[in-house]
Order: sequence, then structure tokens, then C-alpha cells
Amino acid sequence: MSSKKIGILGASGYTGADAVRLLARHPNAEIIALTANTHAGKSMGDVFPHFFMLGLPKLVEWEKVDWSRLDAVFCGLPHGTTQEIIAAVLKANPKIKVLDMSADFRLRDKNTYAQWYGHEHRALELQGEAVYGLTEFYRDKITSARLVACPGCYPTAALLALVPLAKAKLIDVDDIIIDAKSGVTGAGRGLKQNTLFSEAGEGLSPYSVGTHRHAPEIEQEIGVAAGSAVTINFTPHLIPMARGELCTSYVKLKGATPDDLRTALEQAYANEPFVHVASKGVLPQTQNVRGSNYVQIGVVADRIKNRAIVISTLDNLVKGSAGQAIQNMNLMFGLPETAGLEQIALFP
Ligand SMILES: NC(=O)C1=CN([C@@H]2O[C@H](COP(=O)(O)OP(=O)(O)OC[C@H]3O[C@@H](n4cnc5c(N)ncnc54)[C@H](OP(=O)(O)O)[C@@H]3O)[C@@H](O)[C@H]2O)C=CC1
Ligand SMILES: CC(=O)N[C@@H](CCC(=O)OP(=O)(O)O)C(=O)O
Repeated sequence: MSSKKIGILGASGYTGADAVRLLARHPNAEIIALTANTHAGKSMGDVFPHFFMLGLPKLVEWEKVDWSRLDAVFCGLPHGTTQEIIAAVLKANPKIKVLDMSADFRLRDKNTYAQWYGHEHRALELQGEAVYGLTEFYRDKITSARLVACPGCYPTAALLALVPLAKAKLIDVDDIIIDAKSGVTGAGRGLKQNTLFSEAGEGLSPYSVGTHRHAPEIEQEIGVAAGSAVTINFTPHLIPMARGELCTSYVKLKGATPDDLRTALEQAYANEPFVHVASKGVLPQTQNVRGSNYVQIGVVADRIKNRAIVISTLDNLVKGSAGQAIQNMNLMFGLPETAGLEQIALFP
């Protein structure tokens, strides 16, 4: 099969760069265009010296790309900036496949979007068209989609742990507490005071407590699984490491045991190439998935009667963004789903 011609919007950012890292070794992909904002005009090797061995196109402003030449575009732009740019790219090439890693097209309800993102959606038709890109649960829709809204890193980790349990009605969906921790790359490459080494390097900081915009995204998908609207508790934390994410979800059992939860997860993911349910007694840790597209999930009985703890971990730049986007691209082009994604975790 000939290679698919790929463009990456926001290639000077962390998700864009991880898409470059993975696509550069993908057997069916050819990187044709890379865009940036403040870094436009520079070579990729100037912005990311670890790409010294790759002959990559120069970073340009997105308006300078001839989108009609491309088969797919990955989008690693800040939320809010994506919707108009994707609308323009699709106008230039209505057949291009879009893998959006930002949050712009994930929420289905326009009012929920406006409430959490502070403005009316600026490409409502595309918001309606977008397919939520949690690969394991939307495979059929993704295969025939033009625009895939890849889930956020926290929602991917939380939903892979909780959706099968909500679907099987093994947990009380009105009593879910998700305690999440993310490495600092989760906040992007732009300079921010809270991600300076001196401020993030030796401490653990909760943020957006009770107000994080990933809560409605998680609620949307657990609601679909449960068949009813749900409200969850979600508390993210910034932890002193570069990449990796771990979600500890506290759940109330509904006539089930913790072993039943593990069995349900094992059944749900028995044929999934990237989701691994840990054996009883094995606890997921970020080191087990770092740099890889794998997710590890473990279940532990709580000491409190009728409760369990479900722990899930992934790499925010791989299964949490660029890797999942490539997994979805593989589906959209009828390629083997695992193509370019079988790296084993970088441990230690
Ligand atoms: N980091 C993560 O772990 C995850 C991030 N995401 C989402 O993916 C998206 C990208 O995140 P991330 O890579 O971390 O972000 P970065 O801040 O690292 O990169 C942002 C990229 O967008 C470009 N850019 C910024 N503003 C504009 C603009 N107005 N017009 C055109 N290009 C612009 C930047 O260019 P330049 O550098 O030249 O200024 C850069 O290439 C975000 O929506 C983020 O929330 C999703 C899952 C995980
Ligand atoms: C550590 C950190 O700051 N993480 C980011 C999550 C990154 C992400 O997935 O955000 P999107 O929904 O925009 O894709 C945050 O909490 O906003």
C-alpha cells in the first residue's frame, strides 16, 4: 500500500512532536507538512534537536500548506484555536481525514461546550459531525469518520477503566471519585510559571479542583455507557515527571465483588491490542507504559465494604494523544490498527 501523506498542525508542541516521532517510523505514513505559530520558519531539528536523523519539512504557518495534497492531518493546537483552522482545512480539502487531539470537538452538546469553554462553538456543523475517538468503544464509527475528536489524556485513562463497569452495571455511576495525576508535558511546551522546574520539580499540586473541563467529557461518556446522565468527582494533580498519567478511581459496587470488576474488564479488553488488565495483586504504575501506546488497569478491593479502587495508567503523549490519534488513523485508512504503535514501555 502506498504511504499516506500526513500534515501535523502544531508540530512544535509536545503532542505534535510525539506524532512526528511515531509517524516517522510508521510503515504507511509520509510526513509532508508541519505547522507552527511562533516557531514558523524554523527547521524541526532547531526546535527539537532529537529529530536530527529525520529529513523533515520546515515548520510553516498553517495558511501556507497546500492541504489538497494531503490524506490526513493531525491537530495539536490549543483548544479554542482548532475549530476555525480545521474548518478552513476541510474547506480546502473536504476529503482529508482529521485527527484532532485538542478538546474542540469532543463535547456533543453545544451548551455544555459553551458552558465549559466560555464561548459558543465556532464550527457547530463539524462539532455535530465529529466522532469521539476513544478507539476501543467507537471503532465502527471511527472507521468511516472524516473528523475524529480524540479524547483528552485524563478522559482516556478514566474511561478505559470505568466504561465497561458502567456498561455492565457493576458500579453505582452516581458515586465515582477520580483522583488523577499527570506529568508536566500534559500542560504543553509553552512557558508557564507552574511548570517551571523550580515550581513543579519537587512538589505535587492539585489544580482545577471541582472545575476541570475534562469532568464533562468523562461524564458524557460514562453517561452513554450507563444510559443515564451522571455527575462524577474529578481532581487532577500535577506531578514532578515529564510524561505519564495515573487515575485512581474510587467506586461503589452494585451487587458485585472487586473480582467481578476485574473479570468484566478482562472480558471487555480480551481482544484489545493496547489495553492490559493487570493480574490480581499487580498495581499499575506509569513506568509500565511510558513512551508506549499501552494502558494498564488494575482492580483492588477497598477496606470499606462494597467499594473498590480501579487504577489506570497511560502515557499522556501516546495513548493520551498522538498514539491514540494514530490508532484511529490506522482504522480510517484500513491499515492494521497497531501499525507504528507497538513500542514497549521505556522502563526504567
Ligand atoms: N500535552 C498533552 O499531554 C495533551 C494535550 N492535548 C491537547 O492537544 C493540544 C496540543 O497540546 P500540546 O502539544 O501539549 O500543546 P503545546 O503548547 O506544546 O503546542 C501547541 C502547538 O500549537 C501551536 N499554536 C499555538 N497557538 C497557535 C495559533 N493561534 N495558531 C496556530 N498554531 C498555534 C504552537 O506553535 P508554536 O510553538 O510555534 O507557538 C504549538 O505548535 C491541546 O489542545 C492540548 O490540550 C491532548 C491530550 C494530551
Ligand atoms: C498537566 C495538565 O495541565 N494537563 C492538561 C490536560 C491536557 C489535555 O489532555 O487537555 P485537552 O483536553 O485540551 O486535550 C490540563 O489539565 O489542562
